Amino acid sequence: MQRKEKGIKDFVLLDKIDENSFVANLKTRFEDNAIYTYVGEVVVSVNPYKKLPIYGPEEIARYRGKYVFEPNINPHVYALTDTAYTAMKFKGIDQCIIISGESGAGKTEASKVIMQYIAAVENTNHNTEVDRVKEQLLRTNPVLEAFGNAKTNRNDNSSRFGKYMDIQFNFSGEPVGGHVTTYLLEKSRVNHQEKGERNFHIFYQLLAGGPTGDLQLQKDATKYPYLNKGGTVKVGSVDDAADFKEMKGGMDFIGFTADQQNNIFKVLGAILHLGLVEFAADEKDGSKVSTKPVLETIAKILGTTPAAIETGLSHKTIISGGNVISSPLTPDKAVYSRDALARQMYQRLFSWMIDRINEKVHTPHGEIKNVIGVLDIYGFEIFESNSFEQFCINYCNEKLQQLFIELTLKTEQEEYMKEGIQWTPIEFFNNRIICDLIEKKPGGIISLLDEDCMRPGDKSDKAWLEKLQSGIGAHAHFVTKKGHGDKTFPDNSFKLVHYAGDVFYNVNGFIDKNVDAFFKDLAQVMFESKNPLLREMFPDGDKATWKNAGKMPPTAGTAFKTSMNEMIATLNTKAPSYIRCIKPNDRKSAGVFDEDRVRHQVRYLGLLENVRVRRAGFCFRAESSAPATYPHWRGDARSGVKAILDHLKLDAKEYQMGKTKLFVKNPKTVFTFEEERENIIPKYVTKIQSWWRVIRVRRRIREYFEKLQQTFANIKKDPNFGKGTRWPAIPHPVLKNAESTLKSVHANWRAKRMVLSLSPERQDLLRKKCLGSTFFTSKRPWNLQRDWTGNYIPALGLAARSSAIFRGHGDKEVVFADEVLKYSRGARPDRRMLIVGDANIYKLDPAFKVTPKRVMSIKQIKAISVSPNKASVAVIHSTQPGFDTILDLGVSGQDRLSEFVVLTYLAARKAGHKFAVNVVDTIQYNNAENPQKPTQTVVFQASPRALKPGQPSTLKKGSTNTLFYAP
Ligand SMILES: Nc1ncnc2c1ncn2[C@@H]1O[C@H](COP(=O)(O)OP(=O)(O)OP(=O)(O)O)[C@@H](O)[C@H]1O
Repeated sequence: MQRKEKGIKDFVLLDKIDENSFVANLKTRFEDNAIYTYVGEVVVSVNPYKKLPIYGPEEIARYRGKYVFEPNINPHVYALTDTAYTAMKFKGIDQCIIISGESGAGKTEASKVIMQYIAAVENTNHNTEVDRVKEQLLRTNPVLEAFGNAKTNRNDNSSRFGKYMDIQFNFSGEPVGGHVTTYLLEKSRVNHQEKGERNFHIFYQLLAGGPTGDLQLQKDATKYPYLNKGGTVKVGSVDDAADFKEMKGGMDFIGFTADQQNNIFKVLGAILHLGLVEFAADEKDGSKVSTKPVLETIAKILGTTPAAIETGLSHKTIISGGNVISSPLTPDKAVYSRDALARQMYQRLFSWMIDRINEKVHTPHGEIKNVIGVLDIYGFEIFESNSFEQFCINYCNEKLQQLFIELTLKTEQEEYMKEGIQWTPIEFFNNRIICDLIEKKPGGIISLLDEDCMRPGDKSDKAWLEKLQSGIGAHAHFVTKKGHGDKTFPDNSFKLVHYAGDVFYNVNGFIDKNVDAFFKDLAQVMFESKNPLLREMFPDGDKATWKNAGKMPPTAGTAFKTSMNEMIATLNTKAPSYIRCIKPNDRKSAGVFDEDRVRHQVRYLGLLENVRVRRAGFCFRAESSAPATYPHWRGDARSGVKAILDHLKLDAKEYQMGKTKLFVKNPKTVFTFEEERENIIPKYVTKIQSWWRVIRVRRRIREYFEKLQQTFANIKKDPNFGKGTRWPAIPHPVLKNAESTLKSVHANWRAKRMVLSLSPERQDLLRKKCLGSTFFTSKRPWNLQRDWTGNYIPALGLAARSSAIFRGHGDKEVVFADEVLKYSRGARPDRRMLIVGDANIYKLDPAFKVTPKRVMSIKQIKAISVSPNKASVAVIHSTQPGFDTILDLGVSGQDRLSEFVVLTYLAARKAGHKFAVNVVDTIQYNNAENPQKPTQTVVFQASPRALKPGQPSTLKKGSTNTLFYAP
């Protein structure tokens, strides 16, 4: 059971829909550590700036397969992910989860929570590949963050690139791959950081924990101009060395080889050294490097020559009409070219790494059934000084807001119109107008920028600003000083009135950043280096490609615009879910809820409008919850709805019937409605779950039997009749009994087949041995393997002699005959020939006198007792008092005792008589031929003296007789 959170879990249920109530509910919940709240299916998340105990396997289990609105379950990103996952798995619809909010609001953290949930998806088929992919997906994070995130003034771990990740699933709903698309890396950070900010994490990690010796780097980050522009090289709680280790572990797991990693570190090291390169004017109009040792270090690390780099940095080479034109650069311009090289190296390294990650986490296409995309892209940001990057980032956020409007506010309201519901449209600000202002072609800001960049002759940011003023100065969302700006309006700037707030953009650098010029000679130096990674990163440095260099590549602005439109198109093909992140304060502090800051975000995110529109559509989800209709209703839909309304005794003013849907006005009504449904649903959920379980088990049972059938399909042809065949594992414990029954059925069948495959004689023998088994197995040692001959005295001419005896007593055949020892009353062993006929037992003396020594009718055998050890002695108990006989059947050294007992038993049975066969330690007998004499007792002992194999037992008389046998 989860704890009960304070406040209202879904804003749709708020009594009063206004900003104050909305913010108050957020605050109540925030102070109760309840950071997630719904607006219908949208999750609003407030950054707690502290670790909360609401994540991890136990929490994940709570949300697995649950209905989002089930009672007693608190709102969570897990719930949203589960809903998306379930829809993906069972309806086969691609999903996307769009996470938005300003910088530091918690988007990246939310995306990690989603990944956690997905990585916990059950691997039902125990596919090791699935486990590997899950781990890879998780392990890409520290790598991406190290290279793509940095400390900004808004967020200590700010994503400086946009990330869209498709998680790919197979038919069983298991993650089998992933694909990352990145958008505009803020590469200017490689050379420059604002005060209080840092370069990308990876540089500081490399110095703290990487192979600095090999790269001739010092551990102190303040020594590197590229790392120290913001005056901050350390972030409070961050342990760069530990982060390096985690990042490297990620690289290892994803599959970056040691060589690849070394080359990556070399590129990073070279960038840091590049920052130390300085220039002086040379004798002509050009420049030369004044820090030669640094140049040598770079050349060494990158596998090139100092001269090549120097020439590359101090010259500008362009291709015009197929001609290569090279001209020297002044020291100022050379610095620019140095920084451009550093940026290019970093950006291309980043892209190269993303490509490798995609290669490694890729699944062959055929196995992918659906995807869940997660979009975690830089949030709306306003800095003191905002440049081209902020312009792009904020434009991206406008596009996402537009998508949100399209998918939620607009579409839903259009639905009411379509349904013919009387509806007062809810006002919301549609930011389409701002998107147009930026991206329209011709005439939009990007288009005007491109025009200036392309035009021949000198270009200046200021001239472009003028152009903007004259072109779009009248636009309601565009302001310049010259336009309606006042005195405080900063110079060289324009202001955009974004949906999320006003932002002043300083035009300095827009043209350069948009053209993103990179001179061919530098690309060539990189391409021709000995480092294979650089060769891959700079294919445009291959001179062979210069001749037919086609048209100019698109500008950075246009390329970004294109990538944004592609991104929106991708998202549009999927069913979206939203996480709207809110930043509670600007101090990155836990427990501080700055109401004004929050109110501002609630406003620009359009959350209130979202609630209003949702509320009207709320009952979409409550289609059928009256006892009469839930879960079965056999009438038509409209009268079913009527039945529900009657059950609720709803006032006619409270609702409207649409063409296909019901619209309820007051959320209070809906709430009771909802509450009732909440009570009904768990019951049916349980029921459905148990049905489902039964169906699933049945399906698995069927599969098991199919497998079984396949396994034993050719069993009859198997010489062993399936003896060594492996049985398929049972899929569920309910099959345990069935399995053991089946196994014994199989064993019986097999035994029968084995028997039937034998000759009639062998079958007969087997049957006899089976009987022996019931007498002796696990009671005394006996030799099952022996052949049973029955008559062991054939050479004695018995046939002739015995026929006379037989005829005299009515026997027709010899059942068993062997030489034995018979113990006399005085315990003397006498040799005798024992003959068991089908009616009588005879004891002849060894000379085979015709007269039998003794005759006993088989029907007189009361029992035969044998010992539980190796003694080969049997006591035949007679029904005639005093006539018990002690025989040792071990003369031959073979175990003929068992044979004797079984054959005699069968002969008796044939004659219609039954006797007992006892296996006991102590045998009572009477052989005194005088019924008055007391019964005697014999016990068995292993002989203390060595007896030769086959040497018979000896009987020692005493108060209790003792029989010594060869152990
Ligand atoms: N759910 C959470 N639990 C605990 N801390 C959080 C949570 N969400 C965010 N934070 C904290 O806030 C910081 C900023 O969050 P995050 O990096 O996710 O912001 P963001 O919206 O992705 O920002 P940006 O747009 O700058 O990348 C995190 O580093 C973390 O310290």
